Order: sequence, then structure tokens, then C-alpha cells
Amino acid sequence: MTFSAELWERGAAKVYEEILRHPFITGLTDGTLEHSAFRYFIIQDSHYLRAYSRALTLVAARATSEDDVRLFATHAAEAIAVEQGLHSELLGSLGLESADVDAAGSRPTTTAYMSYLTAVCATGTYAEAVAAVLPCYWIYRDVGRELLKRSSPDPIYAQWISTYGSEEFDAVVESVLAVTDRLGDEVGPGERERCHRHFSTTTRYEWMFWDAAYRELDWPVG
Ligand SMILES: Cc1ncc(CN)c(N)n1
Repeated sequence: MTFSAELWERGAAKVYEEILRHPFITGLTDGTLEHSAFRYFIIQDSHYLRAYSRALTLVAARATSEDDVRLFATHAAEAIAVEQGLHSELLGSLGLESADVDAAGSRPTTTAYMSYLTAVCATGTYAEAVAAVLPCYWIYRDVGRELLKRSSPDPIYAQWISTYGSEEFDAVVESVLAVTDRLGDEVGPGERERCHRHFSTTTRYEWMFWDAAYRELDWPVG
């Protein structure tokens, strides 16, 4: 079994089924998701992407080959730019500006997820950093593909779905899966276990991120 398949089976298979069943996700395709929840999601995702692109530069700095340095540095600059472009269009369609993103600030789940990613990418090994960021690529690609089959009656949601279900995004994800499988042949048992832990933790955060948006969770105090 490839390392990526091993990570998915232990850390993501069950959570992924829960993600597809989550009312935020089903609401995107049947059009029942409240715009206020999607607005919350796009605002929080704008905060998340700022941290994520920094995390990818840390992954690039830890990479053990020139090709991998280039790969993650390119993703930090270009793949993220596509998502940020999508966000600024969607913010406009939802009647928001980037000042609204700053004013809303980062909510509890976003803050926890960004902090975890940053910590692993800053202090873990290269393989651990790749395992931590992998669900961000892989789950969005698979959710995007699944939702593309159903699309959405809401043009705003349909635009979001088409970005993550696109062939361009698929190629980006495949390149990271290939790196992961190569690293699977290089890691020792202790490091392998830490990779599993990071992969399953960030997979859970992916579910929690959609759930927080659905509930529009805010800080309980302050
Ligand atoms: C929370 C989250 N996870 C992943 C992605 C896809 N890069 C995203 N935009 N937002």
C-alpha cells in the first residue's frame, strides 16, 4: 500500500464520509446553505489562506530536494493566488470587502487550525510537514470532485465548487501525493507515526472548519 493510501485509510476515510454528510456540504449542492454561513466560511478561509501560504513556504524550506523546494514554493505563490482570487470574487458577490475580513478576525477553529499547521511546519521534519498540509489539498480536491457531479442551483456555490473540482487543482494535488508516497519509503517508524498523527489531526480540523462555519461559531467570551 502507498504511504498516502495508508494515511487516508487510518486518518481520513471515516472523517471524509462525515464531511460529505455534513449539512454545510450538502447545503452547497441543494442550495439550502444560508449565505451568512458561507460568508462566515469565506471570511475565515481568507484568514486561513494567509497562514496556509506561509506554512507552505515552511514546507518548501524543509524540503529535501530542489524539485520539492520549487514545488511547494510554487504552490505557496501560485496555487494560493488562485484561491485568493476566488475569495476576492466571492467576497464581492456576497457584498463584502477585504476590510470585513480584517474586522471579523480569526475565530476559534480557524485560529486553532492555523496554529497547529504553523507549529508542525515550523518544528516538524519535512515528512511531518507534508503530512500536516496534505489534507488541505486532498480533501478539497475530493470534495470538489464529488460536488461537481451534483453542482448547485446557487451560482455563488457553483463557482466555489468548480474551482476545487477543476483539472488544474487535481494536478496540484497529484504532485503532493507523489511526494508523500516517496517520503513513505524514507521515514522511520517514529516519524511515520507522527505523520499519521498530523494527517489525522488536520483532517479533523477540515471537518471542524466546515462545522464552525455552519454554526457560525464565535469566541465564547471577550
Ligand atoms: C480550511 C481549508 N482547507 C483547505 C483549503 C484548500 N487549500 C482551504 N481553502 N481551506
